[in-house]
Amino acid sequence: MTAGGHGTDGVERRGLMFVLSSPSGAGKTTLSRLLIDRMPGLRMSVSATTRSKRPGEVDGRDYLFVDKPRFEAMVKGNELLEWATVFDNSYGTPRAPVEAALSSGQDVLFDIDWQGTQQLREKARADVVSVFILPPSAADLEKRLHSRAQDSDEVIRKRMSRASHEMSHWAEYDYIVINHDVDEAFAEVQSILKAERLKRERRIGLVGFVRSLQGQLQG
Ligand SMILES: Nc1nc2c(ncn2[C@@H]2O[C@H](COP(=O)(O)OP(=O)(O)O)[C@@H](O)[C@H]2O)c(=O)[nH]1
Ligand SMILES: Nc1ncnc2c1ncn2[C@@H]1O[C@H](COP(=O)(O)OP(=O)(O)O)[C@@H](O)[C@H]1O
Repeated sequence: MTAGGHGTDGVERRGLMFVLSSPSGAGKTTLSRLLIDRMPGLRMSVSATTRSKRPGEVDGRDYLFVDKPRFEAMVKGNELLEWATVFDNSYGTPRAPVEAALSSGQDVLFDIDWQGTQQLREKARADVVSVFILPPSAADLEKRLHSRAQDSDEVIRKRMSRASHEMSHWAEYDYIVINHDVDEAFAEVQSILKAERLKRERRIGLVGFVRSLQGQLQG
């Protein structure tokens, strides 16, 4: 699925699919925004969803807000790379923007749940890097859901009661980050991305690069 792009050091490499998952409120939206702002070469995958827009959310930036018939048409038309039902709403990743970004040499960041992560892994195991974000405690998680001040008490209760089930999938992820402090958690997630970009298997231009270095040494 992925085509070559150029790494920051000019050596061609395959793009990667960088996935952040967590129970609701643990901080993946916050960390995703920081990554997009501070890491060149990384594009956010904007999901389609049938859930209603929260105050401050922008259609096309945070989500593509669609109605149920449109979502079903996207599923039928094979327009989604993966999709799942979370909290009674449907969420899915539009395929075309992801393929376009990867083939233009960009990495793609996904804020998706464990069901979507499993589907991506089945499709492109070698290109998926997954990170699970944990809150430091249940009390912190609840405080964060309230501090976001965007969901009703009823919705927050639902999200808290789902948190344990979502967390049970932590061991399927490549990396686990505990989000005590945003700056520290960001630094950890950034280090993971930087290291994964240097993985030998992704760097398809290395054979040519090393051959050229050897040529220079012999010449
Ligand atoms: N599988 C899948 N999950 C998604 C997608 N977009 C968002 N999600 C997940 O759906 C869940 C609910 O997201 P949201 O309603 O924005 O709530 P939040 O996590 O509290 O910000 C989160 O676990 C997201 O990671 C998607 O395209 N596919
Ligand atoms: N390390 C942290 N310490 C305190 N508050 C945080 C931290 N990380 C995120 N938050 C806050 O917690 C709330 C939920 O974070 P958010 O990124 O929306 O979570 P998610 O996308 O996982 O649901 C937001 O109000 C955010 O500003």
